Amino acid sequence: MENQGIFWGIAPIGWRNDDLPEIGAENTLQHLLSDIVVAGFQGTEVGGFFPEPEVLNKELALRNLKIAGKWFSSYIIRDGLKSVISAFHEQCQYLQEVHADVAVVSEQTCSVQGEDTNVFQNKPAFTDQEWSVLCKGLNTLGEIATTYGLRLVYHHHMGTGVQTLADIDRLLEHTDPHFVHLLYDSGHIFVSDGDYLTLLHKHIDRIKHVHFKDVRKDTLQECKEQGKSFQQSFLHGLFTVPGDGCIDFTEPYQTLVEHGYQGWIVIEAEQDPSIAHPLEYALISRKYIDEKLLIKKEEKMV
Ligand SMILES: O=C1C[C@@H](O)[C@H](O)[C@@H](O)C1=O
Ligand SMILES: [Co+2]
Repeated sequence: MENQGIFWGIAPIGWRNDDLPEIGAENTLQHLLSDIVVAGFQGTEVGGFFPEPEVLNKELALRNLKIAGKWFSSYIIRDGLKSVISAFHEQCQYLQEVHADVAVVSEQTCSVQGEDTNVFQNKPAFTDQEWSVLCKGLNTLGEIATTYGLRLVYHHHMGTGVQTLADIDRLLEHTDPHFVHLLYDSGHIFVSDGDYLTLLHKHIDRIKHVHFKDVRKDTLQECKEQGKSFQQSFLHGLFTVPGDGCIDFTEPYQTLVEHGYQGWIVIEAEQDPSIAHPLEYALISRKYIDEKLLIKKEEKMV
């Protein structure tokens, strides 16, 4: 049983990765979108290789697919809000033209996400003054997003200044709930804090976009022991799709439904597509959603 207010999507990151353009470069937009249809999803997020709105809209319409949103790396602390604003307007303009719902924002000042450094031991820690600049800046960007009919959803992320539950608490406490919402990413919070439920329950009212990312527990242990970077970790197979890792998504899904969540749940697993066949993994996640999450309570009891 599909829940009426929830859209299921799958991110292009299993096919191609914006941070490592050389992997999966053979996967075209048409190939990706057709795989998404085969796997039974309703849409996706915009990848760095996506074309201008007119071309994208045609490919989407041919397959009855929708766009949820697109990632935006902000450098509010490093560069100042002024220099971020014009790029953000451009992003919102694009998103409006492809009829998206959310603008995904992640502050990348001093991020080690793309660095060759142990991501399990290194992350930026913002000063009080930097937190204040960031939160004020996000309020402004969130207000801009609303003028395009979009919601700004903040993406907490490994190796960034907003990674742990404590970081997220602080960000949410000092931003305006009308303009700054939360993107809940199960994989990032689990790798960071070893727990994916506290964040969900604590901030359920601010969650307006969701990434269901699963984690291979043994691989996580290996990556930690070997002090791998973020990129080395995902190339080593840290992340996978729901149904293939250690996260039980039944409680997150039920919690969202019980709180009347309306919006996207996007499956997102960055893996090397030459090792993890993207369509095969998309189908694994679809099967898991259908058999473990969408099945009615009565059916489960039989
Ligand atoms: O939502 C995401 C977008 C990616 O660019 C990022 O690196 C990934 O980890 C993620 O969760
Ligand atoms: Co994510």
